[in-house]
Amino acid sequence: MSSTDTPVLQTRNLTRRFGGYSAVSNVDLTIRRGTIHALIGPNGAGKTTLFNLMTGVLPPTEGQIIIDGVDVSGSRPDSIARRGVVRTFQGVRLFPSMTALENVEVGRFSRTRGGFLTALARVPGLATPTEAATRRRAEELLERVGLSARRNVLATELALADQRRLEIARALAVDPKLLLLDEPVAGMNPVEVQEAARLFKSLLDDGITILITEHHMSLVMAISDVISVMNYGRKIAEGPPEAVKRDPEVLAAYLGTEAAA
Ligand SMILES: Nc1ncnc2c1ncn2[C@@H]1O[C@H](COP(=O)(O)OP(=O)(O)OP(=O)(O)O)[C@@H](O)[C@H]1O
Repeated sequence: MSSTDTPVLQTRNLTRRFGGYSAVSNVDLTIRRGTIHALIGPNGAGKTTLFNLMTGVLPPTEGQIIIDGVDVSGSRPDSIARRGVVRTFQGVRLFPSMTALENVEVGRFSRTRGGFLTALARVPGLATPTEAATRRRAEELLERVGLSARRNVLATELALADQRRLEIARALAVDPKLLLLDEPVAGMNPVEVQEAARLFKSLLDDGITILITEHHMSLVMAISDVISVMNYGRKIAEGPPEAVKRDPEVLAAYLGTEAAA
């Protein structure tokens, strides 16, 4: 089904209600292959709910989610991950008592073997060819995100920015075609944000498409090809950064003249 023209992910009329409240309302999104697409909006706009819908954590109330031309609405998270849509989380969710390398190996095992518990059980005694290949790939991924030197450090002992890199390496271990980054630079200093921006852009060269939610506006403006803006569950604007930051509805709803300057 997939060709270079088929969007990597589309939502059509996507709606999620909690009781009578519409957290996401009739959202149509098209994520084009090979782009960095940002999803922004004020707190409570519905961005996290949209991520949860796209990754199968929540079923839609109405509407469709289409990955590579296939309607996956209502599919479970593992099935969506197998189709190449993988996310990181707003708060870091690593295994604290495992090293950086082991965290990536677990991500890889959960793709190549019989699931998560097997993965956890197998990590200490690496022996078979599959396990050796898993280790090699995990090492490559740590190199990819600039964490090779810290491979044997426990996840909890890494600085926040390195934990975020590690989360990305673990997500890459699942071989995503669409990587969803949920506030990936929150709490980083300006130098770390710049390094993260370089890493995100470099992932495009690996054939990965990125959907990012972030409150860090200068990062969003610098790296995004397309920005979709949400407010009260609805998509209120969409376009390249230059157009979005001049959109009067966006300015009124969210950015404010100061932030957009
Ligand atoms: N499980 C739930 N039950 C009830 N209401 C919910 C639930 N999840 C989200 N909401 C509501 O839906 C709205 C959208 O929330 P959501 O977390 O998607 O916003 P957001 O744009 O991600 O915000 P933030 O930028 O603060 O992360 C909010 O009003 C929230 O209170």
